[in-house]
Amino acid sequence: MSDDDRSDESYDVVVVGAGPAGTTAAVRAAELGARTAVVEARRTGGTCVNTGCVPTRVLAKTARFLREIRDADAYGIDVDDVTISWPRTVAKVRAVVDQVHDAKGDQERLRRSGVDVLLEGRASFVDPHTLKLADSGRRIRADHVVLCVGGRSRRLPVPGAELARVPEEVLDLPDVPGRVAIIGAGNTGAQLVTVFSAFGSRVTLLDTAPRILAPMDEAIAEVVATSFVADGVDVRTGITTVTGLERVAGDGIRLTWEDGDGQAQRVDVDVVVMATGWPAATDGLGLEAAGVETDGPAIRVDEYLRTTADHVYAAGDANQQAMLVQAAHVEADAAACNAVLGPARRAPHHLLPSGGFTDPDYAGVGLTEAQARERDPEVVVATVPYSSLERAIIDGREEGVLKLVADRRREVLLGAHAAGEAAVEVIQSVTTAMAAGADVETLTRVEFAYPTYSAVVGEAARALLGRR
Ligand SMILES: Cc1cc2nc3c(=O)[nH]c(=O)nc-3n(C[C@H](O)[C@H](O)[C@H](O)COP(=O)(O)OP(=O)(O)OC[C@H]3O[C@@H](n4cnc5c(N)ncnc54)[C@H](O)[C@@H]3O)c2cc1C
Ligand SMILES: NC(=O)c1ccc[n+]([C@@H]2O[C@H](COP(=O)([O-])OP(=O)(O)OC[C@H]3O[C@@H](n4cnc5c(N)ncnc54)[C@H](O)[C@@H]3O)[C@@H](O)[C@H]2O)c1
Repeated sequence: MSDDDRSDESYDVVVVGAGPAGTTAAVRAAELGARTAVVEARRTGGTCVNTGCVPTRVLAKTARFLREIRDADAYGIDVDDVTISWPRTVAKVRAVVDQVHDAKGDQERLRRSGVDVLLEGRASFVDPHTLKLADSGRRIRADHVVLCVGGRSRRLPVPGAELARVPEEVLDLPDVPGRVAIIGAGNTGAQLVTVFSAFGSRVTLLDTAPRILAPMDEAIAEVVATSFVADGVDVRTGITTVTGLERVAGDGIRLTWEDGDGQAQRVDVDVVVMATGWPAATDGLGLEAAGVETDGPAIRVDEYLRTTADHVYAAGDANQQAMLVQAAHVEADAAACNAVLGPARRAPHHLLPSGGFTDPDYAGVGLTEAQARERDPEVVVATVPYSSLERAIIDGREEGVLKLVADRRREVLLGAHAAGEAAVEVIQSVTTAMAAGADVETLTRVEFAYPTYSAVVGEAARALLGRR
């Protein structure tokens, strides 16, 4: 055996990636008695803490701050000259990211659980059971591997694409752009629209999908889209294709596309952000050496999160099934159990709430109305406007709705969807009820503190039973 072929360490389970999925998988594998290592190319916390949820949430809070300050006059508060100092905003975002990273203490938690944390660069398969770590050059052997490598931003393959930024590069902008185009109206793009719009940029939003936030319930996406338009955002959905980007006079970028009728369109902006998808981060992972196959952007897995190689599992964004932190946790836990004990556990996704911090917020859990009607056209739906909710009136936040979807007997909650102030928290309370198996009748009897946004849940439950 040559030096190059030697494995330094041997583990029962090696987890690749220490984001939400990898950390959960490694801790669970170690708890089950497996000799476990986790390999991380950058720092623990993954996309969520370092470039995704946490910085996005701080930007969303900054946007809300601006909104509240701009509304202050109505409450008798004089505020002159509201301006944003971008470098200080960026510094605050970075400081909070570090604070959350430190508060989570993932490295210590992993080590306390008996996991070897190997911060030695990117891992890649050399053969089905051996991984090489790029920075140290070390090779480690694994009986089982759990791939928790997450995803990466997708740049559209169009001329001039290199002129665009991807979402994780937004904090590197020198200033708030006067004009910005955002391509992609998914969770990431929609949240960036709210941020730039609040910060004073003129925003154009493009998507090939017929509406923004396509996976969300239609009524909810409609509320957010209406609010974007009211804020002056130029929303262009249902476009055929983006045709290219090119430099124009000064530092401008000309973005061209074909609209739904095939007509050429263009806009000149200072910054273009491509938020056009999030394929699994498989580049350079050497999947071929392990016999792990992909399906387009996803690492292919079966119901036990097992890849096409029996000893390799994939959880979190890497398998592209749900791409949420809460999904990453559930899947990683199951994948680690399956790696150590044999494939027996599945990772159900049916009660995964999700949402985003646009203005207003949006969120949902369970089936959308369209999905529920596909299964049974007789499902019952109640939609309650925030304008009937006293807390929303008190706060001047009447924009929004909560929609509950129940089975035709008006007993079982199938889904809940909200757009409006605190929508994510409102949907969380419905999720808790659904997880506890509460039926619609029970929800009508729950007392809600006055005045709360959550009270809209009781209203909607009563509306489902025709008792408003
Ligand atoms: C802008 C944005 C905002 C978001 N906001 C939310 C939100 O509010 N709520 C929510 O639920 N979800 C949100 N998400 C999604 C969420 O971040 C992901 O679903 C979650 O981080 C997935 O966790 P993961 O562990 O699968 O992957 P990741 O968090 O991406 O972690 C993967 C880790 O693997 C490492 N890695 C990759 N390849 C290798 C390799 N070869 N060797 C070693 N290490 C490797 C990476 O460095 C990374 O640390 C957001 C995403 C984005 C982009
Ligand atoms: N708050 C949250 O929970 C949150 C926030 C951000 C991201 N995420 C997750 O991260 C993942 C990635 O999110 P994302 O928004 O970056 O990607 P996405 O895949 O959810 O959305 C990409 C959008 O780009 C559009 N698009 C694709 N190609 C296009 C083209 N050629 N021209 C115009 N539009 C095009 C798509 O129609 C889609 O609407 C998602 O799974 C998302 O759920 C979650």
